[in-house]
Amino acid sequence: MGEAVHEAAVEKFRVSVVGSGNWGSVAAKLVASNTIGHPFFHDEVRMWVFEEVLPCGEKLSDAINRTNENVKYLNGVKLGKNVVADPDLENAVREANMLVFVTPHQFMKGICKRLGGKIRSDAEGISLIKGMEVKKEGPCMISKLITDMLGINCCVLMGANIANEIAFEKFSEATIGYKHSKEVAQRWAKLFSQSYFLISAVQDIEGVELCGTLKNVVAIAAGLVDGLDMGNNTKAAIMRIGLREMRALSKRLFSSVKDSTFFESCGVADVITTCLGGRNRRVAEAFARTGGKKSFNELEAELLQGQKLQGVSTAKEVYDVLSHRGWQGLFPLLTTVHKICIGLLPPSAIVEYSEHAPNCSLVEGSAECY
Ligand SMILES: NC(=O)C1=CN([C@@H]2O[C@H](COP(=O)(O)OP(=O)(O)OC[C@H]3O[C@@H](n4cnc5c(N)ncnc54)[C@H](O)[C@@H]3O)[C@@H](O)[C@H]2O)C=CC1
Ligand SMILES: O=C(CO)COP(=O)(O)O
Repeated sequence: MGEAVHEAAVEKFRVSVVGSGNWGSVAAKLVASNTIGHPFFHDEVRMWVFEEVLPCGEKLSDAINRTNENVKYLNGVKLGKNVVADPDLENAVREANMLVFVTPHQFMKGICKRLGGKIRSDAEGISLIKGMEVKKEGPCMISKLITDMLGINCCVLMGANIANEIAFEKFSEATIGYKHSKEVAQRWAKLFSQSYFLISAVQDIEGVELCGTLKNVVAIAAGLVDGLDMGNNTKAAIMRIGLREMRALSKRLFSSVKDSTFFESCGVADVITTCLGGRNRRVAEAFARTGGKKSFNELEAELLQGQKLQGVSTAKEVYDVLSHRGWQGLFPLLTTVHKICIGLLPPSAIVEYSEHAPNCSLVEGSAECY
């Protein structure tokens, strides 16, 4: 008995990454450089790959294992020899007790359905996914979806984290959000931390996850003003108003959300970096330059080569939540982004949106609406 307890105590944590897109690949690289030779973690990091065949005829997972690079989603960056690409989802997670979820949010429900009953009962999860589901009862954050469908605890890691920059080890920060256990959050921080990737942990999982989710809608707004050549003052205004709406909506949805979370990397810093350099911004700029004539779907396929936007679907999900509660007028920026994305309003409406949400205007006094 005593021996069995001892054995259990020294079992090393085994990590799998569910997802292998642009950020998924960088996450695997970050984690793998920490697990190798570490006393608490198994060296190997398994990374689930949504299989596809490359134009040369080779399977993506084979190409990753042959070159140690994700040639499609993160070309030119070695992931670490201890990263093993695995196209079999169940096999990829079977032995892991630390599961990192990092896929575009729209695929997570299907993935959780496939994983139900297939993961270790002692597994812990962390979601790097920026997005939410909308159910009849209201919004369901992805970490909650994972907890509900897989029966595991799930933290989140969000922040000003443009993957291509972290891939080249440029300094950035991130925020872990946790619900109960600081110890588990610290274990995740140990897994991800690097001298160039500083992590803080806050006990506000909903606040952290809503920051990461809602800022993608603000980034669409920022891209629109870029496409309209409005200049820096306008973009700064969009960021400020966006951040204010993010905070107000988060607090309305979850009274536990803390103001201080919005000053962490997941808050203001992520708004800034995404509005300056993210994919949502880039595609929205192109959308405005075509005068809305090409759809976001077409532009996403043209510009991102398989990578996925989160902001357009999130704008719809947010709109569903707002309209269900009759809150559109309180959140003019979030509301207007959705209406522009679906062609109900022209891109220029992004700076005229008080007309479309009559209870509010851009001026500071509108904060009273919240
Ligand atoms: N790329 C970035 O700079 C950052 C992304 N994030 C977030 O991380 C999450 C994942 O983003 P990325 O890794 O960048 O992905 P990505 O945008 O590169 O998405 C493409 C991934 O989706 C997979 N995929 C395509 N169809 C699929 C399907 N039917 N089922 C399952 N997977 C499918 C592709 O194989 C590929 O791995 C998103 O929520 C994003 O907002 C967060 C921080 C930074
Ligand atoms: O979340 C991100 C940076 O933190 C990346 O944003 P995009 O998906 O707009 O590139």
